[in-house]
Amino acid sequence: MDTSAADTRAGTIRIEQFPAGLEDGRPDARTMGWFEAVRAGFHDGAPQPGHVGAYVAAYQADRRVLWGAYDDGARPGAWGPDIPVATYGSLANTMNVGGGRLVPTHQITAVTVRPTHRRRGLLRTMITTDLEQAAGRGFAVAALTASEATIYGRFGFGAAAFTRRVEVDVRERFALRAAPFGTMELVDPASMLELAPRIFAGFHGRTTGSLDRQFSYAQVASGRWQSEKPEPNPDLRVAVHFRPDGEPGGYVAYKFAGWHSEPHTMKVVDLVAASEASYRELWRYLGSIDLVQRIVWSAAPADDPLPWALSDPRSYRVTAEEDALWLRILDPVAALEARRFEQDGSLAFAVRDPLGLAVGRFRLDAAGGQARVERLDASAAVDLTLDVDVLGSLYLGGARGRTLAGAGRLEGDDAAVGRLDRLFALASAPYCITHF
Ligand SMILES: CC(=O)SCCNC(=O)CCNC(=O)[C@H](O)C(C)(C)COP(=O)(O)OP(=O)(O)OC[C@H]1O[C@@H](n2cnc3c(N)ncnc32)[C@H](O)[C@@H]1OP(=O)(O)O
Repeated sequence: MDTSAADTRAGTIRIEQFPAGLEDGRPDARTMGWFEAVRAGFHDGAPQPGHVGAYVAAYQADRRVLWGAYDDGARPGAWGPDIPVATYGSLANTMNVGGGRLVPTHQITAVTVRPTHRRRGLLRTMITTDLEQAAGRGFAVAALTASEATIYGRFGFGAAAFTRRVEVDVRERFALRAAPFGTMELVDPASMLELAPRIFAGFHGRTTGSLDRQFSYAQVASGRWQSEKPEPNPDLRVAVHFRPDGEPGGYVAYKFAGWHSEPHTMKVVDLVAASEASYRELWRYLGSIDLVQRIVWSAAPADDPLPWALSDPRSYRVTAEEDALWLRILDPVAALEARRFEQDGSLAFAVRDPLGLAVGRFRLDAAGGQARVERLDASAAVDLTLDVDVLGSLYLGGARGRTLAGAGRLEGDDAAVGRLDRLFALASAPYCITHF
């Protein structure tokens, strides 16, 4: 167990890192306290021990590290000594960084600070310690999904992949232009325990920006768990697309919003396709469900082919765009050499980093899909200068250099920005359907 201390105005705060644990088959006090604090941080009710027991098994499978910050100087009567005043968590999974290349990625989650202890540097202490440790362990990239867009830029994270909330009108005018492919089956949700990870592996391998999924996803797709709690979800239906060769190519888990919904609405809980053809067939299926007038989904791709597949593209409506994935480059050399480059070319650039982890000048030479990145000395001439959060946004091609230069976030002449955009472009926009 690692411990470190941070002095705050409220006294000495003790920070501990630990795995989720059980004692005599029940969540241990420290784990229970951690869940209490996280749920309070996100305005949820108190956790039930049975639920936490299920999450402990999941967190152990995910190999999550939990952090708790404890205020030993709290006044008598302050909320339980086992309940941290700040929480934090981390895990690691692979991320597809283009061309099916999977890179181990450090993920950050469950960040909360009690209102009585906010804005005293607790998040800063935990995240700077964690990022330094992750870099020390050889991670080139860190990732998170953010509750607010104003928090993590200062720590070097940039919005890197985006999703859409969409509504599709599936009344009589719903039709797809492409010919049908394979078959759909409504399946027993329990079969998803085996099928969901298998289908997701196909999606993960073909989708830039995809992060491998944690334990809970197959539980939710199988109806064993609800999204919000580890209790059965009897209202869940699951349909699977089978390719002509009999292989499962995609699934959609969905739930009726109820007869009071107006128009009658089906909500997509999870939709995963291992190919574009399976993606179309999942939608053909959703559009064919009788008595339903609208499908809503909160995780459609930013460059969704669906409106182009529909006979009436206007039956597709984007209701929100979301920054689904934030990336933090910890090691520019390793991160850039890991990703695929579809264009050949060269670029010299300087990276500023408020935490000092990725700071420096670099030269990137890409040829045949592979980059070689060399660290330059501090006086070397460069084409571009950027902050490390901007590098995170550019990393998978989710934001364009031209746009960021227009926003005043990137310094360099037009020719260099054009070169950057040609070099960093990937075949499709990054897309992440893993929340953590
Ligand atoms: C990956 C995830 O888990 S995302 C979920 C994040 N958590 C939440 O949204 C839950 C509710 N919010 C909270 O619990 C807290 O407000 C937190 C965790 C966001 C911030 O924790 P704090 O300990 O107050 O942050 P800390 O004091 O370390 O602040 C560091 C810096 O970030 C700034 N900051 C912190 N939170 C915010 C915010 N929500 N918006 C804008 N700036 C912020 C601070 O002003 C400070 O800036 P400075 O260094 O320039 O002075």
